[in-house]
Amino acid sequence: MVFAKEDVNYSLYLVTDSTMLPPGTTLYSQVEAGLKNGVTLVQIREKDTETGSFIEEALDVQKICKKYNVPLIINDRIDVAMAIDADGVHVGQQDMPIPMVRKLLGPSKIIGWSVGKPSEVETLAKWGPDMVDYIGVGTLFPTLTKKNPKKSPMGPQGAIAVLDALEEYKASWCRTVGIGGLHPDNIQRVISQCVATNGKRSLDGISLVSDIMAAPDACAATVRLREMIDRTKYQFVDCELNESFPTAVSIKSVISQVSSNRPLVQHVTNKVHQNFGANVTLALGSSPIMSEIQSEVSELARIPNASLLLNTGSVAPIEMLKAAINAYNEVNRPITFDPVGYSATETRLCLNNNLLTYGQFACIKGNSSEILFLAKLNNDKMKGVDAGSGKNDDALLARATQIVAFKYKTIAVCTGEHDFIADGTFGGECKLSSGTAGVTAEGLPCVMIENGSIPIMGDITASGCSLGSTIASFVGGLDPTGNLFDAVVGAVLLYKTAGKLASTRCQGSGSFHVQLIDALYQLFHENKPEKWSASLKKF
Ligand SMILES: Cc1nc(C(=O)O)sc1CCOP(=O)(O)O
Ligand SMILES: C=C1C=NC(C(F)(F)F)=NC1=N
Ligand SMILES: [Mg+2]
Repeated sequence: MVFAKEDVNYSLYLVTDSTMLPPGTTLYSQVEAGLKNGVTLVQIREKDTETGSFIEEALDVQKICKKYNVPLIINDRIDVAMAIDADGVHVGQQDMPIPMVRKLLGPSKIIGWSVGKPSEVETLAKWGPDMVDYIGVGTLFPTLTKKNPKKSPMGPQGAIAVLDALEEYKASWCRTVGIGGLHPDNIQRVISQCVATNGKRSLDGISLVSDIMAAPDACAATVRLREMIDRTKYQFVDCELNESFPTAVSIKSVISQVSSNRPLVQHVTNKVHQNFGANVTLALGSSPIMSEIQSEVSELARIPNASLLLNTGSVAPIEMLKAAINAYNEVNRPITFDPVGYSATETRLCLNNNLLTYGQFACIKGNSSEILFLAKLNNDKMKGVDAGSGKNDDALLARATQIVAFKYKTIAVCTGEHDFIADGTFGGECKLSSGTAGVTAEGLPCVMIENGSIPIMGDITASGCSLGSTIASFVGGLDPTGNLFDAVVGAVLLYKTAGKLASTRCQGSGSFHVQLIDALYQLFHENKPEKWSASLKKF
């Protein structure tokens, strides 16, 4: 049977491995369990099997695939593929060159290629539409399945670069599957974040090995994967993500929710910020906990209205930070990420990039230098951890904020003379193949907050970090019917208004600290956003 190439369903692509089978299972039982529960494409991948037994195995798997009308791809071994008339092959960069593979297999067979970087896309585009039919984009996340890994994990941002190259070189025929360390805890984030910058395409499928092949119950594993892939809503926080434009009324409602829900705000942050952050959190009717103990983070995340503030000025070990991200993502509780000094040193750049690929954030907040760098609009190294000295115009900052929001499908906040807040969550909508249907960063809801400058804000410690505490309190205090964008915008408006008020009341930076807490306390408990000095404007 020959499969029309445009009909191939790449959505759940099982790559086999007979070295990880749990007791009581066989290669065939695992493959059948997968096919019965929604696997749409199968690849036999045997690295150290003699040709004779490989052929036998391939013929048996082929029989099962035919039963479910699913194409069978052979990894690396063109000879075996031809011998059994498989539906196609998958080859890596070090295997037989694609044009030779095509010459041997003919035009109707499916040819897949492992791609790890944009330059390889340029090559396949040059070969044209009759060569590579799909690419395996990876290695997305760390995996033990691929021995002697040559590629370091690229994360969703690396996959975006490959998708962008497909659009740049107009390889519209070429389909894509993500691969490498894919499991239920990251599949939806991958589908949501791996979108070309022009919004016109996302991955066509999820490809994996161990989640099914090593599963004691491969049926259940496949059902769970199938259900997640078919969900078109990525609900990573238990509150509303629909598009809204914040108003004094909606912000008033956010504050009432925070006040009655009294969120637990776990701070993983730097030492300088801890004390002040705790006091800011208390002023906002929330309860702070400054814990960096890995073994308790799962329990904390399960406390009602728990909210995590991850400020990477913290010296906590990366394993603890990752455990915290995992714990809060697992229970859909919001994480506010503050990549302090994002690119000031190689250490921070590496740490922040690692964490950014590792979890889904409700909000990413930074100063203009951090946001410009995250948006890749400003490549010079940051000076210290203060905002860059250059005067950046509002349009550039608004665009950078939208780009960060789009890349990470989060609410991005850029603080400075004016603050910018963009909503890149798309209401949680995410789909294979069609990306964001052409909606790009500049199409995202974005607001600018004006409030006049507050120079003294820069003369105290932890003023930026404590905006993080405010955001984490607000997003943590929402009811399930509360709106994430309203909460973040409300937090920034409140913080800016309090800063302005405190700057008129203080005698210097010492009393400014105290006045800021008083102002936050008063404005929060008064809850009259319509009277706040900070103004909001659609950008
Ligand atoms: C077969 C393969 N190719 C990869 C690549 O990056 O090209 S990663 C990989 C193994 C993926 O296994 P698991 O789903 O168990 O992580
Ligand atoms: C190394 C590989 C990379 N990607 C893929 C696939 F997912 F099929 F594209 N298969 C492989 N064997
Ligand atoms: Mg190979």
